[in-house]
Amino acid sequence: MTLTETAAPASTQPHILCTDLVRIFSADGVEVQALQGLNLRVDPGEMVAVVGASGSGKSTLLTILSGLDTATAGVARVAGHDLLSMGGRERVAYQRHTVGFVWQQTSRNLLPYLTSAENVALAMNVAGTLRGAPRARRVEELLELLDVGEMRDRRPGELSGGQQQRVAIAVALANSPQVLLADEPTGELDESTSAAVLEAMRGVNAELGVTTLIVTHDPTVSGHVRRTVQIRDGRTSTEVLRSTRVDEHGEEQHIAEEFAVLDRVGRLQLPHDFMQSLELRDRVRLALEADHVGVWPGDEGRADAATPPPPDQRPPGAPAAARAEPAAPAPTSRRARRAEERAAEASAADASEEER
Ligand SMILES: Nc1ncnc2c1ncn2[C@@H]1O[C@H](COP(=O)(O)OP(=O)(O)OP(=O)(O)O)[C@@H](O)[C@H]1O
Repeated sequence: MTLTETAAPASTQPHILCTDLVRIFSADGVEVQALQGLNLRVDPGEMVAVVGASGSGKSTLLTILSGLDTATAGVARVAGHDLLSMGGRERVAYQRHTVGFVWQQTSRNLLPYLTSAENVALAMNVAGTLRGAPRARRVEELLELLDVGEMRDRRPGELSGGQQQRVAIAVALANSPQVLLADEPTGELDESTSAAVLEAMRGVNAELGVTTLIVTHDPTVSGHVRRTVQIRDGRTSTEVLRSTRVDEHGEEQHIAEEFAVLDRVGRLQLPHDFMQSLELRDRVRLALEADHVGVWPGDEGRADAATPPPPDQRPPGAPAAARAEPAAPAPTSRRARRAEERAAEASAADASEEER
């Protein structure tokens, strides 16, 4: 492979940063909060999937990050561009040079009357990047990288769905963007073709170092990225990080760890199944321990309501998303336990006073 342009510059700044991002739509006097204080950070060169149910705010997020829509409040920065304050001229330059997009619908990605090669060249023509032989060379290199070199002279109607999306990725990369954004890139493909397209995106991410964000409702995308962020009701809720470690027998172990996203002011969303399993609702009891925070059902009216166990009965060092099993009833917090201890000391002192 002879592609030499690396997309991600050396930088410690995140390539995508959303802080408390809000998008409110108003339709017929009714307000819809599509994003409700979303937080997301993606570092240069990372490949991240944002996964969520229909209506969770995925497309709204991607439309803002692509510069096609503006957030109502919060912070959205991509590769040094402030998307909330960006003017018209900066916005056009941003869309041509900083980000590349792949949409679900082929009709949004490719012009039907142009060949694959012409579609890629058109993106460079519009942005005014490269000319003549260097442009033709880059078109060939990108189509080869996406494994559709042999389809260079075919129009979209003469390609399979998977081939069309590969050409669409080549178009998105034509102007060497720092960030690649994809909205349901496999939404119209069958399972095996989806897997092949996601692997092609992973190859591009590894080869060119382009920061890649995919939003999708398809949970199988997790198998193709190291980091999957769950979006729920317009907020990022949990993250799964995948890594590979070699165990003591020299065998590769694939590890997936789940984390809850904690925002600046300490808000987090508990996973749905955790809430259902312990019937957590309305309010919960919290206890601060040396190395973790415990969460217990807060329903005082229920006969079976559990309260935090004393520290010596709790599982040691529970991981971030592990479920702590409630044990024997005990005071709700360290502060409450100290108050009880003080009361016990006071009553012992009273008793010895009486004895005297
Ligand atoms: N232009 C709009 N006007 C009014 N409400 C909107 C608009 N766009 C999105 N919404 C609402 O915002 C919420 C989030 O929509 P969004 O399209 O971002 O969700 P999504 O996760 O991408 O869903 P899907 O997977 O079905 O595409 C939904 O309740 C939707 O109805």
